[in-house]
Amino acid sequence: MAIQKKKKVAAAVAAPEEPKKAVKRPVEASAPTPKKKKKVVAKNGGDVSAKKKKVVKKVKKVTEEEEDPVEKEVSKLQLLDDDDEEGLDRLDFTQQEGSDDDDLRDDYSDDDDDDLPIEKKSAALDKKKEKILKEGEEELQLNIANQATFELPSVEEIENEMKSVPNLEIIKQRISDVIQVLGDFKNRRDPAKSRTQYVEVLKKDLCSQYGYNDYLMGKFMDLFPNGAELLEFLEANDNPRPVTIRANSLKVKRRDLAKNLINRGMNVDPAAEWTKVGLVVYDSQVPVGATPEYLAGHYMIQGLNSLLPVMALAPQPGDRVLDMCSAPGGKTSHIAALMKNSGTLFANDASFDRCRAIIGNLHRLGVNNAVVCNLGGEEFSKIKPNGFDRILLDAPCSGTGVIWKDQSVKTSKDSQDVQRRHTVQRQLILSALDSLDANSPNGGYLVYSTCSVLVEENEAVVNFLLERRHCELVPTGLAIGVDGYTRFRDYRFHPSLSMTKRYYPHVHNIDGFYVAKIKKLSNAKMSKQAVLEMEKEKASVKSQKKKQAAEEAENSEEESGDEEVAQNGNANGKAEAGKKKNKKKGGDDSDDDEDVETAPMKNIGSGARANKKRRNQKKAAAKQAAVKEDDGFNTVGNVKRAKKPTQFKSKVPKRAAARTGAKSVKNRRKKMLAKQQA
Ligand SMILES: C[S@@+](CC[C@H](N)C(=O)[O-])C[C@H]1O[C@@H](n2cnc3c(N)ncnc32)[C@H](O)[C@@H]1O
Repeated sequence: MAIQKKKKVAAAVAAPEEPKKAVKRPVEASAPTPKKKKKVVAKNGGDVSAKKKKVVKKVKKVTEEEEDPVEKEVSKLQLLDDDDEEGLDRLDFTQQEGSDDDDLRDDYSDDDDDDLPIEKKSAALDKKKEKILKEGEEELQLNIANQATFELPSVEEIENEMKSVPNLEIIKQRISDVIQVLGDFKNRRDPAKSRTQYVEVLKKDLCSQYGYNDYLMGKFMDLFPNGAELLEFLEANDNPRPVTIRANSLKVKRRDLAKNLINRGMNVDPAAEWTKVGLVVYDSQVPVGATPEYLAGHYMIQGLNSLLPVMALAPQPGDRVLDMCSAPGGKTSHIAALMKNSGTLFANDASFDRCRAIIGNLHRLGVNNAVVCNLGGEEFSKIKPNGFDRILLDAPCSGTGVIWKDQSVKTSKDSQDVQRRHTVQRQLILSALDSLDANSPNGGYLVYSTCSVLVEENEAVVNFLLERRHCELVPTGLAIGVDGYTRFRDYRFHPSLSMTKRYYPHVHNIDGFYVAKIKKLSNAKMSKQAVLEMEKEKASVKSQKKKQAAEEAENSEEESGDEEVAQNGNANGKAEAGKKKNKKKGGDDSDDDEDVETAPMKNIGSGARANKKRRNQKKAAAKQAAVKEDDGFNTVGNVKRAKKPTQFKSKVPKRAAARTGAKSVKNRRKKMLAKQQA
């Protein structure tokens, strides 16, 4: 019956537009048919429905015979037109079928159907719309009433509730209620309860619903203050991520690997737009870790997240690279592939047992540029300072990004554990940076990553490094990810921390992860701040020297001001003399020489001083001439003598100074004579 009714409606829709078409006429004609039928039935007293069916069949047949397939399509499309009133009728009908809406069923009942004029249909529609609106309004009122009647239990009540077998349905409902209240706290709260009380109740309920301890749930609630997002994250932690593999480009191309695996009964596809080596395995008839391709090292089973830090590191062929925490070697083998098995790759791990896994994987994957070592990462800054072009520090962490793999994380992490990790991570990151060569021609990069979503293990660690060493954050170059925090609750980080990237299971459908890329700026083991201060200090020492030099020049002018030197010197001689004098005062630094040479010039402001300067230059030229004529024995002595009165003026009596000078000249002459004789 339903089909029949639809056809009639369809005919009614199409009729006004193309009244002459064969397709519509039979259906239109069918409208009065039942009337006739009714009469016949009345007369014959036969089976009404059977006859009705016969007639309908006939009509159908005629329609099918006459109907052109193209017209059929046009008619269908007309029916699908949303704005079409009759089309709406059809939609309503479909909805009615399963409903227990008596009014509407009456409107569309078989008996009246054949004679229903368009006005009646329209009225029925209006009635239905009204009803829907009314129902919506009632539902809204019900919701408001529900919200008004939601009563927040105390934490003690909840704890008591948990001592018995908790009713998960009640807890689920309460979680939803509390999240709603917190989302519109001003309007929906119970004035007698504080936000903290709501949050505490929510935390208790979430802990029992999802099986976390208070500490970790508190951390996640801080990370996701939006209740809906928090629930998404918690749900994602209970569901596995897709199985993904990395094609080993040392042995095979991704396309060829995919073909081979499909032939083995694995359903694989390229994993994501941002990777050229990742494949996602939808399902497999064979164990993914035991195919001949796996054993031959054509691929590594890896989460997509683990491709990210290696892509950020961007190792180059020929580089010296350290993977500081390498086991079981997934990222290491990826690094080797990008290095095209050239250069040197140190694969280190503190765990000896896990080093075996590195060796096994590197052999299987055909890596032959690697040295496996078993050291604490902290050692590298001592044994190989400034020794690498690039370093990956995939640090040991709480694993809060991979809870789906290890549900024990939900209850095993507490503040002490996170603090311990934080301490180790800070030691490792300092060591890693100190092992990098800032002067590496195309490197000096450190990538820090964790599979944790906690700020303490991510931004806080990188920020610590920025404060302690001369380095800076650079873009990771990764196409996906959420920016790292620059401020988080009480933490305030360097603004460049926004260049780091965060990944979440519920957002990116990969493991929770963090990636930061750092460029080392100098090999000095000090912070950027300390380097700046050092430079400042250097600059101030320089200016002090200049000042001192200027003062000394003035003093020497004053001393020699009355003794006019009659000799004339050439320009070179003057410059030479000036230079020698300045060299004594300014030290060996050639920059300093220049500065010292120009400094007095800058200070000359009056004619008297310019005269003094000229006189001084003349004097220096005369001394120079004397030096040139000297026999060579007293050159140093002469220069020294000229300076001594200035240098020791206030401390050494003149006579004593003269005696000392004479004595030293005598001694030197003696020595030289002895040498010559020998
Ligand atoms: C996150 S896992 C590394 C995973 C590896 N990068 C990969 O992709 O296959 C952290 C590793 O750090 C190692 N580790 C822990 N403390 C360490 C330390 N102080 N120095 C070096 N390695 C350490 C652990 O044994 C563990 O294998």
